[in-house]
Amino acid sequence: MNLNTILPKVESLSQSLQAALVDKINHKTKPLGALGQLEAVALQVGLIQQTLTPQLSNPTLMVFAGDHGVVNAGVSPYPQAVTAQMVLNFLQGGAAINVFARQHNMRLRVIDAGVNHEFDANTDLIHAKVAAGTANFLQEAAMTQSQCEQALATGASLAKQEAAAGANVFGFGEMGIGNTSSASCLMSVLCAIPIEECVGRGTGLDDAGLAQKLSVLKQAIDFHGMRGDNALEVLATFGGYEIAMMAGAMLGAAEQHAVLLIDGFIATAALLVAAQLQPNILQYCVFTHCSGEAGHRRLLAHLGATPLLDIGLRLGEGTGAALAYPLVQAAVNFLNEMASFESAGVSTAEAGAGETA
Ligand SMILES: Cc1cc2ncn([C@H]3O[C@H](COP(=O)(O)O)[C@@H](O)[C@H]3O)c2cc1C
Ligand SMILES: O=C(O)c1cccnc1
Repeated sequence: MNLNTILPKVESLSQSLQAALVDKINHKTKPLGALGQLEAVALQVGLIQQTLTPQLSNPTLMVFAGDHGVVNAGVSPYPQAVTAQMVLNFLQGGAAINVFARQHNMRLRVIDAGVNHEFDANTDLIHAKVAAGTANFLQEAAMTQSQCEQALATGASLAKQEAAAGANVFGFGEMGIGNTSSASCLMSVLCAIPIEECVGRGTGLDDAGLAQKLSVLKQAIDFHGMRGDNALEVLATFGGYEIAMMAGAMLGAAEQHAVLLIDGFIATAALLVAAQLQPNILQYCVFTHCSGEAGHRRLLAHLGATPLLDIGLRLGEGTGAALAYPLVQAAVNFLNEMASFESAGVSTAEAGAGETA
């Protein structure tokens, strides 16, 4: 498989409407800049859609699930079986992401990217299993290069199908016991940041558990002795199938000029891989929140990202993306619906007033 033919191409956004969008935002009946980050989001969505009147349609949350061989080394307080159990919970509508998706009228798509369980064929699940969980990256690469490419290509194609069905805004979520370990290694190697600064408690490790996780991940990074200049190799070594498929879906959605709602630590690690492959993808991303997982703040800073929310979420599943979606709607709505100083007959600031001498 030639990667260049399977990987989406993400184009740089034309800035031709930048001045007109800024002008439109600045003429709304509010002090300059008073809607804060919503103004940046309004500008960004206008540029992504190349219009002064953007519209959000069929908001879709894609939740990818996969298992991780490294859980055998004791890096999570929860057993691997929870991944499959939570997938069934998603399908029954009982998980946090189901609640928030319903609250905000977002479509939910649940994808088996590589869970170590055979699900019934006749469920709402999208069956895209690459393998029944990754290998333990403490001893060998998590997946082969061709499995990694399959996951990326499948993710891209699934996102493009959703875009063809009318979605122009996507949130990405994941479920995979052990995947904070995977994400920490991806961050450490791809950003050249010591693993100590990339590791956190995940689902709630105590101090001893955190020390064990750090020791396992240090050992794995030393074992593979890898540089961060080949994102695909790093992804195949430390990745999960859900992370790889999510990275592919992010690329596919950006190729279609969709708005990408980036969730927590794991989703941002998937984006890190995608951004190394296609740096323009960052122009399409709204960073929805800063996770409570240690490492996420640093990872966001590495990407130059300013998250919308900082409320101590540390769940994944795409919950931060779902929770922040109304803020993106608010950004689009104020751009489309707010009166301007001229249309409402409101006086603008007096020339020179407020200027500091
Ligand atoms: C019941 C339950 C529901 C979850 N939903 C998301 N995660 C989150 O926790 C996992 C990562 O943490 P670690 O690396 O510590 O295993 C991922 O599955 C992630 O999505 C969950 C975890 C649990 C236990
Ligand atoms: O930030 C996240 O995505 C996260 C943090 C802890 C556990 N699961 C997910």
